[in-house]
Amino acid sequence: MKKIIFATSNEGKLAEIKKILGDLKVEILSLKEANINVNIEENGTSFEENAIIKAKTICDLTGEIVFADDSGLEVDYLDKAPGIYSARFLGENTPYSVKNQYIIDKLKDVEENDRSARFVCVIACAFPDGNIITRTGVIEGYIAKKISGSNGFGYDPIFYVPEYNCTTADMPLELKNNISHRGKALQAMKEVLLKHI
Ligand SMILES: O=c1[nH]c(=O)c2ncn([C@@H]3O[C@H](COP(=O)(O)OP(=O)(O)OP(=O)(O)O)[C@@H](O)[C@H]3O)c2[nH]1
Ligand SMILES: [Mg+2]
Repeated sequence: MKKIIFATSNEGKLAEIKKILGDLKVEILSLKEANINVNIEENGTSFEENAIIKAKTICDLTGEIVFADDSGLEVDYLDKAPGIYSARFLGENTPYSVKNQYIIDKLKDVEENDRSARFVCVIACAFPDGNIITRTGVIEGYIAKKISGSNGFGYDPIFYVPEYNCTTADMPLELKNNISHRGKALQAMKEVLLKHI
């Protein structure tokens, strides 16, 4: 079976990715599963640049087809912060309970209309011949008034989706994957991949 490395160290992403790509006839290996232990500096200035940096670094190292995901939360009231710094926001090792409460506190007196936010995800695929393809997915929502839900990861407990009247952490994973930034970007990438392998 064809093998693809997914250049991520984020277990939350990985669980979603494996579900979304589960019906492809390819083996998806995380960095850990491929025994790759490198520190990739995400010094790009956009989701797209960072996704390409991650995919290309591991593709150059292994000669395999490599996927990478760069994603984050943009809060309009905070000038689109944390954005590409979502993982590093308030410090890489700060628990999300603290990061999420910080954002909720910042928006304490902010009305519904000004609480808009979105998750953005760029998936990059690097091929050993040097070809690189990217696909982007976005889900629009609002910053919730309080933390809610225990599914998902990261900022999910504060990302409220009005169509479902709950946060992405309140949703079963199947539903989140159907409507999420990552789900949309990966579905689009799936179609590209089917033409290449
Ligand atoms: O609640 C969330 N639900 C999501 O669906 C989601 N997608 C992204 N994020 C946030 O954005 C960072 C990505 O940063 P990021 O792309 O650099 O990934 P990462 O550093 O965690 O792992 P890696 O893939 O780089 O190894 C993550 O850590 C999270 O804080 C999410 N939060
Ligand atoms: Mg990262």
